[in-house]
Amino acid sequence: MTKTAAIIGGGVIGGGWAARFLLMGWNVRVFDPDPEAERKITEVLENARAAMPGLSDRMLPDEGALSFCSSISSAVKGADWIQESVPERQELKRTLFQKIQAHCDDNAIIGSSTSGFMPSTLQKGATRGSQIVVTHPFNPVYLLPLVELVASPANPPDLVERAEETLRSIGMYPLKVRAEIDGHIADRLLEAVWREALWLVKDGIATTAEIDEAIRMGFGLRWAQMGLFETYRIAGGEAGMAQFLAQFGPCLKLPWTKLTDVPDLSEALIEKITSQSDEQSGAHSIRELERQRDTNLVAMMRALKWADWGAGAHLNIVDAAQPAPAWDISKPIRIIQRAVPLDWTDYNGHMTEARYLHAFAEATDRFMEFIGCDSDYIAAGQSFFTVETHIRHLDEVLAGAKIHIDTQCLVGKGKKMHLFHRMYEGDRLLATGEHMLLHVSLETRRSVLPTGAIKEKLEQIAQAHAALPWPDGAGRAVGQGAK
Ligand SMILES: NC(=O)C1=CN([C@@H]2O[C@H](COP(=O)(O)OP(=O)(O)OC[C@H]3O[C@@H](n4cnc5c(N)ncnc54)[C@H](O)[C@@H]3O)[C@@H](O)[C@H]2O)C=CC1
Ligand SMILES: C[N+](C)(C)CC(=O)CC(=O)[O-]
Repeated sequence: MTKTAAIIGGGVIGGGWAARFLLMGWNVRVFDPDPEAERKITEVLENARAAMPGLSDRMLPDEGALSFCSSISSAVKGADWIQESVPERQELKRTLFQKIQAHCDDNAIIGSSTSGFMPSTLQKGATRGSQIVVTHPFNPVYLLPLVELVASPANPPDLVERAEETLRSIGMYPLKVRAEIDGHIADRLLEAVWREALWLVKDGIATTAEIDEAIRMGFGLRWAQMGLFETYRIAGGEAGMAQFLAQFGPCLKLPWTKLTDVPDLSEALIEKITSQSDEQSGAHSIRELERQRDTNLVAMMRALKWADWGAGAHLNIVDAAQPAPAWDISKPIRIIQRAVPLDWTDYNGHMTEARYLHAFAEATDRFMEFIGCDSDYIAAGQSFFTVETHIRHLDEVLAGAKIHIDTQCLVGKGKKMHLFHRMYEGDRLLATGEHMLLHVSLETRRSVLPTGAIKEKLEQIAQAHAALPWPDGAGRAVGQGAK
């Protein structure tokens, strides 16, 4: 039977919870006295529908039903999970739990999104404190897996286990916090950075933008894939965490922070940290960790390039600043020169099939720009669409290899642009890609004749290339020549 979640408080976080439960197939009832709550949640849900299902490579369950309730009782009655996400005010939350417990099932789980209150604090005054746990999520709740699951001694272990299972079943990563503490784990870390940042702005050392650049161009990327301790283990070089502590331990006594209450780096603490770090990361050598870190960073930074944001936008600016090559059209044009990125390789240890098309598509894009079909031309309403592609995989190539693509224009007449790309590593022919494109109107989505400078440039190149030998493999069908 479809399960039901009641979301009490449908703001930033409640809206995110509603989206996650719904997209994971739960029915969701929302109670929020804000007359704007329905509009806000509907908008958040639209974003979540575009973003969350594509994170999975499997089909998510059918979306559940969303309803808005005019009372707490109608929202929580019979619900399997109740998620409280009202503002961070202790008394408000405590009063609400009493109202919720007057109507909800005894075996329902009540999770609180509180960023900092301990479960035992929230349980005070409740009818059944044992039913309430902290399930602290991270914004956006429908994308980020982390949820800190914090229990108090009043919570029976089987309820905590059920909570953990439920959170996993909606795709979250419940991190069980060993002991109650104000601010849990993650907000303690975030608060430290936040408090330092406030000082830096107040003291005029950095602007808000400069602080954000300091994070997103550098250590923020590292934290996303290895966290703090594994990153610093690598920073200790071959001697790992012990060396890191030896080198940077004394800095704890320097005025590097406004948060001056630091633990004494005693022998016992050093031993505790190094042995936990060994247990966490000791299965890999420092070199292996470095390679893994590099793979992760390349994949993440290339994803940011695609989004043209943060460190990725910076990389795009660096690329664009490269001088444009002077292309010679009397021979196939060397349209691409690049290295094979780490995230283009597969389980066979070489460039994966889809990336050949990726590289050839890049070559086509560059060729389009060369003849004048650039972003301004496309924004004005015309472009080319690829209608047929034939790729031959002739030899393998590994990550890091320098490749180039030479492009020959076989036909550039009327609406047709017929291109033949050859991909090489040095003199070694790796693959060919043959592509037929049609010039189109982006308004009608139909083919139309190109005019003006584009038509002239394309015809000029096609004429020059007509003098070249017809490429070996052009016009081939699949299987031709196979033994
Ligand atoms: N915003 C954030 O980054 C994060 C917030 N949290 C926690 O989530 C909780 C909610 O925070 P936000 O969503 O940011 O706040 P918010 O202000 O965006 O949303 C709170 C919602 O609760 C509603 N509300 C107020 N009184 C209510 C009541 N008596 N019954 C039902 N609904 C009521 C408000 O109308 C509002 O829509 C807080 O405990 C906060 O610490 C947790 C993780 C991240
Ligand atoms: C700022 N905050 C304390 C509300 C942050 C959180 O609780 C978690 C988050 O999403 O950063």
